[in-house]
Amino acid sequence: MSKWVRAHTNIALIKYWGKEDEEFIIPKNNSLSLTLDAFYTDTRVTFDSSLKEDQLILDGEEQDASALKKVSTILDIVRNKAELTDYALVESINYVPTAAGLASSASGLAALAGAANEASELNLSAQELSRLARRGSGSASRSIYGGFVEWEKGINDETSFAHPIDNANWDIGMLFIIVKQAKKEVSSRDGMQRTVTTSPFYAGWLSTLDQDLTDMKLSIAEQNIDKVGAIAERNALKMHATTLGAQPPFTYWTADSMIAMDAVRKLRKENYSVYFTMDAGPNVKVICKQSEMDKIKKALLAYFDEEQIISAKPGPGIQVLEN
Ligand SMILES: O=C(O)C[C@@](O)(CF)CCOP(=O)(O)OP(=O)(O)O
Repeated sequence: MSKWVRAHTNIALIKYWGKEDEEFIIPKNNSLSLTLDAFYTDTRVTFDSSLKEDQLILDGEEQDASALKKVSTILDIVRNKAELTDYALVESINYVPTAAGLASSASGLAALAGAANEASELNLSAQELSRLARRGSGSASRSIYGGFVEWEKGINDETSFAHPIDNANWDIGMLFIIVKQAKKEVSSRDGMQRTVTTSPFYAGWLSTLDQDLTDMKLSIAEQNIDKVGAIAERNALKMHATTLGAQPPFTYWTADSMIAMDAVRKLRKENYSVYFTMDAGPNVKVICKQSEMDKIKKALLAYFDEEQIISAKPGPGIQVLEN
C-alpha cells in the first residue's frame, strides 16, 4: 500500500503570470512565494493493473476527464520514467476551509507529484519533484518546499524548478479574506495566456520584475515586513493591471475585493504593517505580522464575517505521511 503525501499551498509575492512554453510550463519570469500552513492536500497514488484508465477521487468524488488531464500528465511522466504501464487510482483530499474558491491546484499537484514518486519508487530528488509538479501546474513547483521559495524560470524542462530561499521563521503571516460574490473566473492558465498574447501592458509588467525580485529577496533577508509587503502589493497590482488591457478585457476583482483592499489601506494608515496580494480570483490575501494578526482580524470584522477571514502562518514543504 503506497503512502499518503501532503503538500501545502503557496501564495506568490512576486507573481508568475505568463509562459514562455505552454507544453513544458516554462514561465516568462522568476516568481517567489510563501508556503502556508493553513491549506494543504493529502494524496495517495496506487498503480493497479486492473484499471482501464487513470482515476481521480477528489474529496470522495470521482472527477471527470478534464480534471484528470493535469493528473495524467504527471502520471504519464512517472510511468515513462519508471517503465510502468499500469493506470493509477489517485485519492486526494483538499484541506481547505469550507469557504469556497480556495481549492488550490498548487498543493494538489505538488502532493500528486510526491505521491506518484512514492508509488513508483522512483526516489526523485526535491528538484526533480519540483520539475514534475511544474508539469502539472507552474505554481505547484514551489509547494515542494516550505517558507519562502523562488521558482527559477530556466530555459527548458531541466532548468526550470523551484528552490527554498528562507525558512520564514520570523514575524510574518497571512490572513485570507474569502469574499462572497465569487463570480465565474477566468482560469489562471487562460488568464495569463490571454494577457500575454493580447495585453499592451504585458511588456511593461515584465520589464519591472527583475527589480521587484531583487528588492524582495533583499527585504526577506532583512526580515523587513513593510518592504516585503509593499513590494508584494505593488507587484500584484501591476499583474492585475495587465488583465484590463487584454482582449477581451477582464478582471478578477469584485466589489468585495475592492472593499478588502481599501480596508487594508485604512489599517495601514493606523500604522499596522498590512499589505495585500491577489491571484486569479476575487479573494484577498493580507500580508501581516503574526504578532498583529488577532488585532487585524478583529478590525476586518467591521467589513467581513468571522468565517470569511482565515489566518495562516508559514508552512512546511512536501511530507510523506507515515500511514
Ligand atoms: O501563483 C502565482 O505565481 C500567480 C498566480 O496564482 C496568479 F494568478 C498564477 C498561478 O498560475 P498556475 O495556476 O500555476 O498556472 P498553470 O501553470 O497554467 O497551471
